Amino acid sequence: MDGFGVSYTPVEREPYIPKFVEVNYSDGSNDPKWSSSNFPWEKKLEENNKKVFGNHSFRPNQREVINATMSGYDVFVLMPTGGGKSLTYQLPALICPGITLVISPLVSLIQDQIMHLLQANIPAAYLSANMDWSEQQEILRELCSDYCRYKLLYVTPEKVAKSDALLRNLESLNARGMLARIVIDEAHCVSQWGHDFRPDYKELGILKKKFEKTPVLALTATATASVKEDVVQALGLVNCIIFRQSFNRPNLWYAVIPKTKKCLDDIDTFIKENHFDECGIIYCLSRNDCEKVAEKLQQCGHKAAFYHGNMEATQRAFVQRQWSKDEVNIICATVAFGMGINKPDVRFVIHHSLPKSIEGYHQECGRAGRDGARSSCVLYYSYSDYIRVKHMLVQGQGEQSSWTSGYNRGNTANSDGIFEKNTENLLEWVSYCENNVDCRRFLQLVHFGEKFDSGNCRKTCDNCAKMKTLVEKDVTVIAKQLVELVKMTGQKYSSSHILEVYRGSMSQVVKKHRHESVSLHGAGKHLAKEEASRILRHLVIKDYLTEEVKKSDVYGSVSSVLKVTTVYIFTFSHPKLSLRCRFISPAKASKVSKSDATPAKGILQPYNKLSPPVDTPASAAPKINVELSTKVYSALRLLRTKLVKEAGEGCNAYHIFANVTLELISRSLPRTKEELLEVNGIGNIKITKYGDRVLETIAATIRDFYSKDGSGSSSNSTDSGKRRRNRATAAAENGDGCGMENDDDEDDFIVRSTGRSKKRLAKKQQENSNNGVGVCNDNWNGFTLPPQECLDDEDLAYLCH
Ligand SMILES: Nc1ncnc2c1ncn2[C@@H]1O[C@H](COP(=O)(O)OP(=O)(O)OP(=O)(O)O)[C@@H](O)[C@H]1O
Repeated sequence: MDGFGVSYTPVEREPYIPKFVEVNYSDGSNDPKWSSSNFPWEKKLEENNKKVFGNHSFRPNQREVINATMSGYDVFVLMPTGGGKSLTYQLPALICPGITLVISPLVSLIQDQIMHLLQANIPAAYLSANMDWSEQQEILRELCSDYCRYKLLYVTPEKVAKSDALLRNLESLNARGMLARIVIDEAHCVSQWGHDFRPDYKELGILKKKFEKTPVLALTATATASVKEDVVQALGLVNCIIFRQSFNRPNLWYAVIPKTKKCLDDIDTFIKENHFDECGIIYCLSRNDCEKVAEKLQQCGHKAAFYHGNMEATQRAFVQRQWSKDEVNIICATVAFGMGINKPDVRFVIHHSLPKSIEGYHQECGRAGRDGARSSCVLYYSYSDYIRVKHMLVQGQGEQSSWTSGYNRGNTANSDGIFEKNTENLLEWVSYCENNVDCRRFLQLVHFGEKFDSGNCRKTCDNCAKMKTLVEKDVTVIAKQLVELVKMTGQKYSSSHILEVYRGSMSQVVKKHRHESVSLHGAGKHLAKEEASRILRHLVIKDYLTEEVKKSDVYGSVSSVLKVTTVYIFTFSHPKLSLRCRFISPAKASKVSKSDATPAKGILQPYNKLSPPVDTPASAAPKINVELSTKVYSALRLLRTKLVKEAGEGCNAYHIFANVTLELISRSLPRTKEELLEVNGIGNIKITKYGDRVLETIAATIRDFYSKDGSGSSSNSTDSGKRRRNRATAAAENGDGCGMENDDDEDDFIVRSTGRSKKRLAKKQQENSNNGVGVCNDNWNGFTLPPQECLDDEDLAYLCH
């Protein structure tokens, strides 16, 4: 026995042997039972969701998942990034007796979650091998207590795989009926087809074996059918309810932009025009690229830093901390900067180079806009990047560890067919980039087995935003000629050389190899370069041709030659083979102008345009005074910075208030705690901790805003302010008591202040006149505005409500 009354004997662990289990799946998403409000815990659920987590409602599938797991079933949840998976186990953990065990892949992720929970006064702890043993012992001791205060215990999969002490404690908890639920977060790490495979996740099957009756909740934001099957099998979830929802992220804007030599200038312009001073990630292929891109952006005046696997762990942690605390706003990183990024206000994810697969891309883009506000995902693509990536694949060693861990886990180029699978993924991915026709959302979602009507994209991807007319052409003859040409020239030349010969170039290189004399020289001279190149790449994507990559002996650079594949040999000569490609009609297509290539300003609205987050229905968005709201927002951010400092190490701005929450506060300008509680994202705990200071900050900013010139406008009395007064005066003269013009002026939100405000104001004026206080005659927005000194905080808040 150890000091906690728990047995010392080693835990029996069977080695992981994959075996197929028959799984009885049921689809929870379409079962109305789970959305019912008749569960006995309903009231507690509603109350705690609002009071503790500050959420005004549940997001899709949250209530359903909670009801299913609280009913004791094993549940598998596929929910997109930022969909709100954490609530589906944190809320049950809070209201169920006992402890919820959460397995999460990274200590940084765990720490982030714990910080969120502690901010909401929910007792939680974690155990990791890096902690002092005494610290671990203290936690284990608490677990043994019958009055254990923790509601959630987080551990890494390694801890479950290696720590007998932990398993013994779990057994003890279970025996005492205190192991409420087992949660496997980022469950796709179980599958070697997933892009974040973690061998220790495979060992988690032990949990279901040992704690057969304890419900398991597995969650992921990425899963194809094969990954899902792998996960369910490895975890042994024999009777499993699956909740799956659309992986579409409507607030993300997607674009693929041709990568030119000016790529870094393009990135600089893009950020300045659309996201200046906002938070973003730029994914690069190599550490060298990360450093180069960061340096260039710094020169252009951005607060940028780099992050890659070759940096010291402490240096990496320092950069990530700086970024999390908004001290730098752009991070140029390899995919080593991956899981564990929980920052909700990432406004853009730029891929400077090709990501490894559609799945990886979806996951990386998913780091943008977790708070639901509009964000951009821009990929700079060149075919030569594909060659680079393919070379890394062949070599089986990327310049970054996560590349190889995601791609080539066996450390040999062809273990278990993984190399083939990775090559297939890469080709599918190139096909996505080359496609300048179909909806990007459609293309991504199809990969996850989801049907998406591209009409619902609403021009939020570059392809849908283009004014285009498509023509479909039969390209069989051209395709056959191109393959023939590759064969004729001995399968020794690159795609650009083949294209030159096919289009009849008489360049020195063509002549040097005497290719002007092959019979197909110039056979494609009627084709535009883009068109010919699209057909050739189509042949690569369809695996009729392959790019064989090698490192050049002379310069060490990567080059590639086209070869004919066996797929071609077996299928291409079939007389009925027909290959078709869609092209943008040259007559109607608008040129790929800058506005196509760069998400249009009209489409992308940076913060100061106050675009509502997804949890706010557009119709509910109030009319606001943008100038005042922006000032309040800045003041609240300053306050938050102070609060973060006071909270100490490990606390980031978003643990206290997400930007979206501050945005909502600065729109609605609450003046009492009750009104503050009405803001989505604010629960009772936050009110108790920070309510007074938030309200003081709002009141002070409003006071300052109106004290500048008495016009209700900022210091440099703007034309719009004058216009407003004139308009109001005119309206008053016309006998329009409201003094409102029915136009779209944003400032009108003040004019549209509630009847309540007007009544209060009238009452105040009455009181003032009764008290002999002078009423100034600045007739503003249809009612008489008292002089500044007559305005108290309450009035100001009412005016702006
Ligand atoms: N019902 C809700 N109403 C409003 N906001 C919510 C709700 N549920 C979750 N959120 C917020 O959404 C954001 C994302 O939630 P969460 O971190 O749980 O997402 P996730 O699905 O776990 O994402 P990831 O895959 O990145 O881990 C958080 O800021 C959270 O507070």
